[in-house]
Amino acid sequence: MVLPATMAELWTTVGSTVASFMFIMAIIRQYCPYEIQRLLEKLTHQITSFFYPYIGISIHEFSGDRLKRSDFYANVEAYLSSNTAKSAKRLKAEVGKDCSNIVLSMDEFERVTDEYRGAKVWWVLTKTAAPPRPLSMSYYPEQERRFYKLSFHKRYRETVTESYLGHVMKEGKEIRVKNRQRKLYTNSPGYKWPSYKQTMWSHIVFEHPATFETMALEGKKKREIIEDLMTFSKSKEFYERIGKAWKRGYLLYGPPGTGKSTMIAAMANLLSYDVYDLELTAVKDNTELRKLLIETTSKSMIVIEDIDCSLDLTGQRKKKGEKFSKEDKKMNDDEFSNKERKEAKEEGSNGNHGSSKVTLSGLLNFIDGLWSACGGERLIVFTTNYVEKLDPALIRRGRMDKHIELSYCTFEGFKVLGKNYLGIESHQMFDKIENLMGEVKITPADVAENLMPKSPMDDPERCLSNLIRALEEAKEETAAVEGAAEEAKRSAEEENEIEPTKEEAVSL
Ligand SMILES: Nc1ncnc2c1ncn2[C@@H]1O[C@H](COP(=O)(O)OP(=O)(O)OP(=O)(O)O)[C@@H](O)[C@H]1O
Repeated sequence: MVLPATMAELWTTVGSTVASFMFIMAIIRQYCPYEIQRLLEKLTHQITSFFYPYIGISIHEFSGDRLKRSDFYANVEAYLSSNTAKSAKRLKAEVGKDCSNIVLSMDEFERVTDEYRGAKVWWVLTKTAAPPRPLSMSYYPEQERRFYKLSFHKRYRETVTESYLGHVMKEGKEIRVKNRQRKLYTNSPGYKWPSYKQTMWSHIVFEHPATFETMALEGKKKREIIEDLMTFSKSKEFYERIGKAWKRGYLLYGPPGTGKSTMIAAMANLLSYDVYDLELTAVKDNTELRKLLIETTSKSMIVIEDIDCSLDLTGQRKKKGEKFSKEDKKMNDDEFSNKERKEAKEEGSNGNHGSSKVTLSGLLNFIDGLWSACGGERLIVFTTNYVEKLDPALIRRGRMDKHIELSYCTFEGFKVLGKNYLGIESHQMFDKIENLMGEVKITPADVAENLMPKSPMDDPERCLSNLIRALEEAKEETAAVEGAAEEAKRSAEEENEIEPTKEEAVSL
């Protein structure tokens, strides 16, 4: 009878000691200034490390400038979610990639164990309060600093530092690539930081179904683009060796409805990239552009659609004959940055947003330099309906490495659409369609629209007839336009014949 009473007392004492300790820690966290918290942490650390044979390694979510989430942290997170979350008792549940599955990971302050080549290690997800910010930065929300702490006995130091961490990094990365839910980011002008008007990325899940297989494009062209993209994505070492940033620029041009946006989706799907749809007119200045581009993830595609309409991109060019040197560009950009920073503050105070001041020099700087230095593989894609309007400096090889023309639908392209939309690869009406397509121009978007069944009654035959009718109408229209042009030309010539030229009049 005595023993249980003693045990009960013992447990009560242990329980109340732990509770008191936790209470004191909570009070310290809640009320003590940040500096005192850090001092106490340091003191505790020094005392314990004297007797303690264990080593700790911290992996922080954000480093230094806090601009970019650490890749290592994300890899550890993925590794632990997949490998050790099974043994955790407190878990965090989140919706997974396709919104149908649930991903479990360890919750904050939860501890899990892992074993690697005989070494036993512990992982804990911890957080601390962020240091107080200077008054001038008080408009940014305060954030906690999250980090994983890895602990192990000092006899496993070599195994952990030389092998285990590399193993976690590699496995975590593979899991992330596999589980990646790709996103479509836009710098929507609607979302702003409070009090400091800066556009930030907002995102939705990227689920566009387009692939190169479903694109109406000649096979040779398709294969060439796919090969180019795949070579680029496998060329990390090559770019490192030649000392160039791992990036490639694509210019897609052609009339509306020829598949420029569709190709962007197919490219992103092929490479498993995130897509950043950059709306240049919503970017206030070059400083903001720089910030947006730095925030992009490492496997990403930055898309600027209809570049010719976005801004007066030729506005900052020097006169013909004058070279646009790097120093010029930098100076130009820096001058702008300082001036614009001042203006942004003024606008912030009077509530006036003003218009975009992104310059060609700013954009070129990021493509060529600063943004490229962020590491990771990046594609930048420009689209335009009017390639001739673009400043040659913007699209020269090296900046826009590959120029792809998307044009009117060919018979080969039609056959791809026929297979996609109607599930057929041949039909007696194909010959007529081939002949008509040789005579008139029709965009893949128009072909697709005609092939799309609009009611359950629309069988392949009816859809093909719709397309033939559209082609015949287009042919008639073309003939009418050509006829009118011919007529206008003839009457102009006749007028010229009747009216003598100035010289003729003089000689007469
Ligand atoms: N080459 C193509 N292959 C398959 N489908 C296509 C192709 N081109 C156009 N389409 C179809 O037409 C629709 C419009 O095409 P898309 O938006 O890609 O054209 P675009 O060239 O980007 O046009 P715009 O210049 O007006 O933005 C797409 O949703 C797609 O269904």
